Amino acid sequence: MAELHFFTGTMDSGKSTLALQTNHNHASRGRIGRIYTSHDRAGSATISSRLGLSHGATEVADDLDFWQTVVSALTQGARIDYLICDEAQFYTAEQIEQLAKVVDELQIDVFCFGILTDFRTRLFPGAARLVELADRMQVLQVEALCWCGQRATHNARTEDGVMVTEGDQVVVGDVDQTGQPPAEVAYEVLCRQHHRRRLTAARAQAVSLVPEPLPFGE
Ligand SMILES: Nc1ncnc2c1ncn2[C@@H]1O[C@H](COP(=O)(O)OP(=O)(O)O)[C@@H](O)[C@H]1O
Ligand SMILES: Cc1cn([C@H]2C[C@H](O)[C@@H](COP(=O)(O)O)O2)c(=O)[nH]c1=O
Repeated sequence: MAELHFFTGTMDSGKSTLALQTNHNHASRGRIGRIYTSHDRAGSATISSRLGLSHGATEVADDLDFWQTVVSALTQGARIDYLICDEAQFYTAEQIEQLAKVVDELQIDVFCFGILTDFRTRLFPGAARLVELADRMQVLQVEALCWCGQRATHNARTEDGVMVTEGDQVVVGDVDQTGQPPAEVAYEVLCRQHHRRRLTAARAQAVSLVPEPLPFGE
């Protein structure tokens, strides 16, 4: 039986790497796949992993109809055994429904990869529909960590180094690279407590550098 898989984790938890590994493992056994992504950091129509791998992909615009695309390819004689769908949080709810139909009606495996929640801790539309429809949902085993050492569960957005909680849901960006000056818009993974307190690594360090008041008058 074909299945709709959803692999999720925070930013920087290895999802795109796993997407490329999944494609490699299936392709190396002679299976034929199609690869999709949306708004990858490296640019349009590419899946890129921070480990250095990348692969061409079809860019998913809001008007792409997965059901029509796959049926039309099969009708023209193409073989499709599986789909790899990266950055699936950005897909529309309708597109996730089309993917579920591809699994059920055409017996094609669909592997989706994406983050669950945005910088305001709200579900993305594509991720929400995947939670509702996927046959299997797996949280990546390699845990991204908050600066405090706890498992990171949330994605924070920073603007000029300061955490923000208002703005557009979709702004392509990367996690801050160590030693680099803060990007205009960047992301940082945090545990829930530090996301709730808006305590990023930079702010925690700044707070810890504030000198203790001297014990005058004791
Ligand atoms: N220099 C490095 N050495 C080893 N692993 C790295 C290095 N840089 C990144 N990684 C690994 O790559 C992961 C990010 O992979 P990626 O597929 O780009 O994540 P995602 O798609 O979830 O944002 C990091 O969590 C880390 O495990
Ligand atoms: C939290 C959050 C993220 N994004 C963007 C930033 C990146 O371009 C992608 C996630 O990529 P990754 O492969 O998982 O690192 O999503 C966004 O647009 N809005 C957000 O709230």
